[in-house]
Amino acid sequence: MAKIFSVTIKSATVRLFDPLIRALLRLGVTANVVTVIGTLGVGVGALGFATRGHLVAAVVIVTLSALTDVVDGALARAQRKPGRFGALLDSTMDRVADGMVFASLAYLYRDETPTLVAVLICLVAGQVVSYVKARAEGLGLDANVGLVERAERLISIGVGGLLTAAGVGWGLPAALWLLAAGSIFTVGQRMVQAARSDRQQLADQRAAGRQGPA
Ligand SMILES: CCCCCCCC/C=C\CCCCCCCC(=O)OC[C@H](COP(=O)(O)OP(=O)(O)OC[C@H]1O[C@@H](n2ccc(N)nc2=O)[C@H](O)[C@@H]1O)OC(=O)CCCCCCC/C=C\CCCCCCCC
Ligand SMILES: O=P([O-])([O-])O[C@@H]1[C@@H](O)[C@H](O)[C@@H](O)[C@H](O)[C@@H]1O
Ligand SMILES: [Mg+2]
Ligand SMILES: [Mg+2]
Repeated sequence: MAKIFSVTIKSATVRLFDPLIRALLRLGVTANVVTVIGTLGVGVGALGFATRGHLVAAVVIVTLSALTDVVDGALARAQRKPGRFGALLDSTMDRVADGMVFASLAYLYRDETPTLVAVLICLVAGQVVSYVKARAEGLGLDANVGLVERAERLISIGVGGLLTAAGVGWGLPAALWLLAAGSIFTVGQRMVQAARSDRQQLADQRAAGRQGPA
């Protein structure tokens, strides 16, 4: 479900930002610049506004900044420059951005221990969700699955933040606890998928070995 959501929304988001991408192409702005600026924007929204309880401003600024994560790849492909360093920068900056979001929430809820615990679980589990996929792919395994990936992670915090800003005090804490549970579940999903991928590759190798050289 998460994959279908992401692909559908992602293609719609790229179409929405098409005029911006064309303008960036004309200006010669590189995808890496967009990646870095988008991350800085998330920092401004989270550390500058969320920490002070200005949740609506934080959600809007982080949303607009985080959406550059869709734009940077589209721009790279339009410039025919999708590359390995760009992929590394994209993923690394995403970890930094997510870290700043949850660091800001940890500060915001520093005096509310139960919610602070939920924030810290989200922070660690969210990073592990992405790490498992990256490490598995580095080992030649597949782990590209999961109920709660980065888009769902941010959107759930955004919806919770807007609820709390609208006076529903439990909105953001509830979103954090649901996200904590979903992130832990997603780590499990990715580990299981990586194990299946490993077993399948071993089985294929054995089958190829039995057939002998072609
Ligand atoms: C509460 C107070 C705290 C503040 C928190 C507020 C949270 C914000 C609230 C909501 C955020 C909603 C925005 C979500 C954005 C999600 C971004 C995201 O997750 O993107 C993931 C993917 C993009 O993945 P990826 O980066 O892998 O794709 P690319 O196309 O970039 O390809 C990568 C390859 O490209 C090459 N490359 C890349 C970069 C580079 N520099 N060089 C390169 O060469 C390289 O080959 C790479 O390998 O996107 C998705 O999965 C789906 C997009 C989801 C978009 C969701 C949009 C939601 C719309 C509105 C938000 C509603 C939220 C409600 C609350 C907010 C209301 C204001
Ligand atoms: O969804 P997730 O696995 O937590 O994190 C994702 C990374 O795995 C991917 O490399 C990156 O390009 C995406 O934008 C997102 O950051
Ligand atoms: Mg991106
Ligand atoms: Mg990314």
